[in-house]
Amino acid sequence: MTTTESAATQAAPAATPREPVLSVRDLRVWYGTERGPIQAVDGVSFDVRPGETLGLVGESGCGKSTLGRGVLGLTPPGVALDGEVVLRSERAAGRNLVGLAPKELQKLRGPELGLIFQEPMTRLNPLMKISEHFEETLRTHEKNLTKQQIRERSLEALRGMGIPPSRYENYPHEFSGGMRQRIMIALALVLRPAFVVADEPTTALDVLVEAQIIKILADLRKNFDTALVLITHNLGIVAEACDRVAVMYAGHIVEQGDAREVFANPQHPYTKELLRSTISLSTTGLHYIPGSPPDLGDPPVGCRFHQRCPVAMRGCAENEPPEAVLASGVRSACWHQAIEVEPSLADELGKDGREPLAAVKEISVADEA
Ligand SMILES: Nc1ncnc2c1ncn2[C@@H]1O[C@H](COP(=O)(O)OP(=O)(O)OP(=O)(O)O)[C@@H](O)[C@H]1O
Repeated sequence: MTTTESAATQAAPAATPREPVLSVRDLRVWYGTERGPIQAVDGVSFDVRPGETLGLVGESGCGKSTLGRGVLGLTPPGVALDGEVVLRSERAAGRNLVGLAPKELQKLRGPELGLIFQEPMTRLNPLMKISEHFEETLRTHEKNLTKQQIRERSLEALRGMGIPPSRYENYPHEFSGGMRQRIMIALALVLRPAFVVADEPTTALDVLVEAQIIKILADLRKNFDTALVLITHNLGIVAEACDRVAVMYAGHIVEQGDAREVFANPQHPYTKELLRSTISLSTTGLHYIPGSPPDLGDPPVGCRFHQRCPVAMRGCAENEPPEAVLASGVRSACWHQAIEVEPSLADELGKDGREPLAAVKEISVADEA
């Protein structure tokens, strides 16, 4: 995807931000299936800085989990990966994780790369006490710790999650679902990883526990400078807990930027539709996006959203949009913003390329009648 930048962004860069701990560039992930490859992630690029939370949102099946696992090198066998995932942590030292030997990657998982899953019960061993889980995790990655140090680190992590030290010798089944999830998070964070992916960490929980966990995650990343990618269906959580947001559609990131800016002033038509679909107290009727996301085994040419886009132009059906960088720093992969930033790009859409696509459809239906 090409990028076009607004003059305002080039002329007046903001205060120098910290170097990203993770930089993903042009990442592609394919599943091999009997009916051909499914390109679940297709040319995705983003950065995450230390202590920052990036919310990853989008409809079911758009590739969020595949992206999260692809970044960590945790895709199942038979999956092809291409692109760059540069991790600037102590041990990874700026290496590209794509193509790294599985053994090398394994060494980084835990101490530098963490994953928080949705179902804690499937990850905790019912026959092991919580203390044993922590001992195993810490001993695997930090071999020189004494028993006392392990205990101190574990209790500190548990306390941060609101689990009292008196529960250290309990078994997983003695905790509620919300507590188990907090224990899982404590287990992922006890190693103080530089970068963590949390894939729908609160989906199975009630709203109060969800709010508590999100608050704890926010505190911890501040305390330990952990960079976090939070995958969620809940846009409220993103608005509440994320610094930045990336909106995915059909394997692409279509918009990304400061979360408050994107929520207050969405640019990409898909983001606008997604935000309109969210139920709020002021909602008087349910809004949904007509149609369904494209088949990732055979995605449409041009903009992948054009068939469902209320403002699609003729040219959108044939030309993949470049990524426009707006003055606010928000990036949007839409022809409308691209032309706004760089008017000469309109030429690439050709003659009649800016005519509304809906009108074109109506004409062709009328012609057939
Ligand atoms: N193991 C697999 N084999 C083949 N295709 C897969 C596999 N896992 C996922 N896919 C396909 O890849 C695409 C992206 O799936 P993914 O689970 O990453 O989406 P998602 O946005 O996380 O969805 P959800 O929000 O429902 O979890 C979908 O089309 C899905 O059908």
